Amino acid sequence: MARITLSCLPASWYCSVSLLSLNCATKQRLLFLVLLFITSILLLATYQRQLWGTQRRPGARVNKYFSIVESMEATDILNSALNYGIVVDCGSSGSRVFVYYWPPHNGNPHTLLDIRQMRDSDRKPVVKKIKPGISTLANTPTQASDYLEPLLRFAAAHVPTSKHKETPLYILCTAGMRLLPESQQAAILEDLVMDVPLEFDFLFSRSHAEVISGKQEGVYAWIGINFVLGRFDHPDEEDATVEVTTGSENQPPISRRRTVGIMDMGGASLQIAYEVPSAITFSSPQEEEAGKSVLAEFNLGCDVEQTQHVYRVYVTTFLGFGGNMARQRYEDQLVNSTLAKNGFLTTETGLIEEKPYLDPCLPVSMSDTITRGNHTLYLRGQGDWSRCQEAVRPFLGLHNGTMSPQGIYQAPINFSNSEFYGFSEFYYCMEDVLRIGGQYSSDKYAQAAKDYCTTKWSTLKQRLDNELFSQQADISRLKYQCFKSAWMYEVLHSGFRFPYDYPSLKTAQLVYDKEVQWTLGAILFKTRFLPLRDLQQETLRQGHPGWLRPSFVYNHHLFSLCLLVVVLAILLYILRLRRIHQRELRQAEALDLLWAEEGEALLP
Ligand SMILES: Nc1nc2c(ncn2[C@@H]2O[C@H](COP(=O)(O)OP(=O)(O)OP(=O)(O)O)[C@@H](O)[C@H]2O)c(=O)[nH]1
Repeated sequence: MARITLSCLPASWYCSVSLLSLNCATKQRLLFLVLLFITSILLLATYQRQLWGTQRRPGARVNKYFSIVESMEATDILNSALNYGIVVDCGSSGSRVFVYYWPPHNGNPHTLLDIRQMRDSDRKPVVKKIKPGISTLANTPTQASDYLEPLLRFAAAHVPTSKHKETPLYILCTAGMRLLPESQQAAILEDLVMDVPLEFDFLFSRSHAEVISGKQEGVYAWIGINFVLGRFDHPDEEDATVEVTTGSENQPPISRRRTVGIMDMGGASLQIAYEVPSAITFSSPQEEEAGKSVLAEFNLGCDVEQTQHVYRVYVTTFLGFGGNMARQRYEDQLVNSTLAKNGFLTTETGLIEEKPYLDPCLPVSMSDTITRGNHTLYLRGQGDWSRCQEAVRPFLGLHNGTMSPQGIYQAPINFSNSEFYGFSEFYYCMEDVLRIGGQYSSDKYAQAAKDYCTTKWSTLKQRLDNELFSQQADISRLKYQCFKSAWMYEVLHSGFRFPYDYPSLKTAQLVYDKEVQWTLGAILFKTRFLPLRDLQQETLRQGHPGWLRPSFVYNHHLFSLCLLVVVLAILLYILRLRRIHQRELRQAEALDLLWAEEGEALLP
């Protein structure tokens, strides 16, 4: 006899139904309910995976690549569901505008907004740069909004006009402005706050124009690259992971994707940022105090209650350590020491053209002059890589072997389980003329830099004219390449103490064909609460009877309730069938008894 046995969780709910004893319609209904139950379970499992982000499913990587390919397409400006955001990076050497966009949030509080760089109809990233830096307006602050106008016009022409009012605009200034006195910074920002809204309709208020700290810049750069690399997603089997303790020390560690550290060398400042997976034990209260100022703990999740996206990042900035400023400091020192030496020895080295100072950091045979006040120093390139390294090392301000001008605490780096990306000058130094941008190898880099330094200036200029260098390389790059490559090398190995055989440093400008800038991290950070706002609005809409929308499945409480109702209905139905079955059995027994009695009565 065929039997379907349904084990319904607790033993007390155990029931067995004989199929053969049920009529056909009942059997069909029972089968339908069983199928419904199985489908519900499967559906729940599928949604749970999709909604709550367990990305161990085999398609996760494929989806990521689809998303990358999609983000390289022209932005669909006809899609009214897209949101836009604009960030202007006012750096020391120039200002750049970046336009970002993102589709509506998927409703899962554990995922971040999918912010992407806008691409025009030719699929080119919507970016525009102008030179010089905004800090050159220190004495004419009322021209600040005119200065930025070409960038804002450019952004306004790309963002659909109907979206301008809801598009946030952030004007964020870095090291160039940080070096100005506060009153000059304030005057420039004031001009922007007053005049930009007169010309443009973007969402822009006083808090949207600021001089960000080096710490913020480092954190934003760190967020930007890790977001693009998908390091905030859940790990696949093949991903490198780290054990992380977040929140209070009593919380058990969680295993998360290993994030990458960043080093970003601009014109004026240098930033380094990397995750510190476990709480640091400080050796003294002084060290603890110093440590706190360079550790940033922040929650990238939209809900402060969720600790899944809490990150503890060591971030520090070195003002004056950018490539251009380092060269300036070096030249200042050359002038001062030459003047002092000449005064003392009454020699004329460097002070007359015929007797130039031999600079190991300029390419061989290159002539240059430095003017400070009414003094001019004459230089001639020596192109000596090793001597140049020695010459730049004192500018690292090493303090007990650490690059720390004010004794800045450096959190330890786990060189055997880490990965770093170098941006801006780290990339330009390797790529613009050396053409070895990407994977860093200290031997290969040192050799290429040495060869460059020892190449005659006339040959280098010839190569530039023959377009043998990258498109971005100009005469200034050629002039300072030898210095900057030695500076970068020293920063890396003597300053941050990266082992010479460190295998996991890449330098990059584009990652997955996206220009990874700290600006992306800035907009991600500044819009991190938008998903929560959207979710709250969604919940409010759901409270309204007419607003039952497809996204209701994102409400997992509602979904669980539905499932519970289905399961209860099935169980009640089975109990009822059982009761009917028992009643039928009893009736059959009664009938048998009756027949037996009748049979007996009929027997002669
Ligand atoms: N090859 C190349 N060089 C660039 C590019 N943008 C800027 N530079 C040069 O690189 C150096 C550093 O510039 P950035 O990285 O833009 O630094 P910044 O934002 O001006 O400087 P901070 O204010 O210190 O952050 C300068 O000498 C620039 O002229 C670029 O897209 N390609």
